[in-house]
Formats: sequence, structure tokens, C-alpha cells
Amino acid sequence: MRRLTEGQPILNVNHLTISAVHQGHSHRITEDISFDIRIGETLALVGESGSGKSVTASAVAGLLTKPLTITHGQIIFQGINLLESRAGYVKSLRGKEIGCVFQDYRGSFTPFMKVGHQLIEVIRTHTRATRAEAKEMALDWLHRVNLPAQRSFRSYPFQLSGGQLQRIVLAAALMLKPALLVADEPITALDVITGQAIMDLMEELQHEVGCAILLISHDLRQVVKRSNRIAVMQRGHIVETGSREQIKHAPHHPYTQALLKACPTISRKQHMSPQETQFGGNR
Ligand SMILES: Nc1ncnc2c1ncn2[C@@H]1O[C@H](COP(=O)(O)OP(=O)(O)OP(=O)(O)O)[C@@H](O)[C@H]1O
Repeated sequence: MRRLTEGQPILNVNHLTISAVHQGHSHRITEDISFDIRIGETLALVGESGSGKSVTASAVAGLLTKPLTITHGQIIFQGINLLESRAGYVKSLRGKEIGCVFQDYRGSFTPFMKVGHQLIEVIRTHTRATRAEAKEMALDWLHRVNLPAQRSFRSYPFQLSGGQLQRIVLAAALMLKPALLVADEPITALDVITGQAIMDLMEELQHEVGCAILLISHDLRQVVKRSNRIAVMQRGHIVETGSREQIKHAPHHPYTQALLKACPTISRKQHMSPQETQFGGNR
């Protein structure tokens, strides 16, 4: 089921409408959202605060909670419509086939349980690894995310910095080699330098693991640097989807144009000659 042919979408979101339903009243939060993500690529959802990016990411990860509910559409992951699957199926995918990284990294940990035990628990929930094998794997991944493995393994979350915790969240999200990583504002709570390092690490591990990424961000600069394709959201709708180059150099929708104008370091290049831009790629 898992490995599709190269170039095929790993995820299709079709005409997704998410509503807040409260005491019989329904209010649409997103409407008719459609996009796909191909194997190994990064697709970013970008847009103003409140446009529905996080709610869409939560729907893909099967994490929507009341009063939010999906009132229309499909979420097809690896060829299966998750909205027609048992709740247990989606739960079994999360953490294994779908990894998640959120802005609130502290919320990803149980406060008074050592990091190592938490990683072992994730591994043993989804695999048949013995405790010793899981420990070895956890230490290996702590090392891969450039942390002192033994010390981090023995630490409680409150003994680690935000950047260290987000590295551990990345390790936890990627160590079981998911097909898709949902990364919702992964660096918003971190300082700029730490955030860049986390994004670099995420890209490096993405190539190692071979997963696709659904990247949620309000930061167009990051998105243009890190994504293959970009979907622009405004007030619950996707107003434009295109390749990074198309969005950057030839945005169609007035809202995308306004977003770019608000980021002069990106839009400036639109007015440069091809000679000027040929060494100016961001990736
Ligand atoms: N649990 C909820 N109940 C009702 N409405 C909600 C709930 N969660 C989010 N919303 C509403 O859904 C809309 C979209 O929120 P969402 O968090 O997806 O925006 P966003 O684009 O991710 O914004 P930001 O960049 O600020 O995180 C907002 O108007 C928000 O108030």
C-alpha cells in the first residue's frame, strides 16, 4: 500500500470544507480546499493569520477536534480516503506513516517522563522492536538530530531548550520513516538562527527518509526557500497554487502579489535580469 510510483501523489485533499458546528449552527472555516502532495516533495500552505492553514493541517493529521468537523470533501492518503476509514486506522497512521511537528514543541512531550522513555514508547507503539532495540534506535536518532544522545535520552523535557526539544520532536516524527511529515509552523516559537538550523535539519532528514512535507507557515520567505510548490490561502480558500518559481516570479492572484510585495527581499528579484538571478537561487 505504502510505496506508490514516483511522481504520484501521496496525499490528495479534494474539495475539503471544514466547519465549526455549535448548537446546531454551522460556520465554514475552510471551503473547497484542494491540493495534492507528491512523493518526496514539499508543499507549503501560506497565508494570513486565521486563513485556515492549521485547521487544514490538523484535518490531514486526523487531529480535528470539536466543534471543528469536516462537512465535505476527501482526504486520500496513499490511495485510501481517510474520511471513510475507521478512526483507529487514521490513529495507527499518525506517528508512523504521518509524522507531525507543531509550533508548540513542549505540548508534544509528557512533562515528567524522560525523553528517552517517550521515544521508546513511540517506537514500540508502532513496531515490534524490543526495548533494547528501541533504545538503540532512539539514541541513534538523537545523534542524527545533532544532540548529545545519552544526555538528551536521560533528560526531562524541562531540562532542554526549545531548539533541543524541537530537534527531538523532529527525531520522533521522522524515525519511523513516515511517508508524510505535517510541519505546522515548526519554527515560529524559536529564534531566527535556531529556526534556520531546524529547517535545514528538517530538509536534510527529509532527503534521508524520503518523505513528503506539508509545511504550514505564514512566513513567505521561508516557504519560498523551502518548498517545491506553494498553495496560498486567504479567508478559508486556496486562491492560488503554483511552483515556487511561479509564485515567486509570476503570482497571478492579487493576494499573492500583495504577500510578495510585503516581502521585498523576495519580490525584488522579480525585477532583476536573468543574469542577476542565475546565481541567486535559494535552494
Ligand atoms: N477549535 C476551534 N473552534 C472554532 N473555530 C476555530 C477553532 N480553531 C480554529 N478556529 C478558527 O478557524 C480559523 C482558521 O484558524 P487556523 O488556526 O487554521 O488559522 P491559521 O491560518 O493557521 O492562522 P495562524 O497563522 O495564525 O496560525 C480562525 O478563524 C479560527 O478562529
